[in-house]
Amino acid sequence: MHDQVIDAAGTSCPACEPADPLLRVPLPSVADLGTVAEARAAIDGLDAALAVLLERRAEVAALVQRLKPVGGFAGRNPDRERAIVDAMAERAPSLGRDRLARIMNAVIEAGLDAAER
Ligand SMILES: O=C(O)C(=O)C[C@]1(C(=O)O)C=C[C@@H](O)C=C1
Repeated sequence: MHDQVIDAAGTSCPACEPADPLLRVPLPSVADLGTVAEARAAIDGLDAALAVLLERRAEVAALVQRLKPVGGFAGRNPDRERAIVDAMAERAPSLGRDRLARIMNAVIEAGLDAAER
């Protein structure tokens, strides 16, 4: 297991202060995983981080819905969604653009749905 700093190059976050909490995730090295139990433990750690990221993403996406002239499902923006998938595809080459598009469609729709409740 080793830590890897993810450099969100090309993104900027004016609302992120140096003192803000950082999500630090031990990124498992697949070569170091030899058993199902070890691999499942690694998946559990990654899923825990994913859940935190998905929760915060949904909160920020809900804010966007309140700020946009037309929010919610009615205000979906395919160009923006394509740009999101394109940027992510560069970081996840083994998943590829089409799979990522399906994943992000589900993430975005879940966020819009949660924002309406
Ligand atoms: O960026 C926006 O306009 C949003 O509403 C946020 C968001 C997202 O969850 O990333 C949600 C719906 C849009 O279709 C595009 C992106």
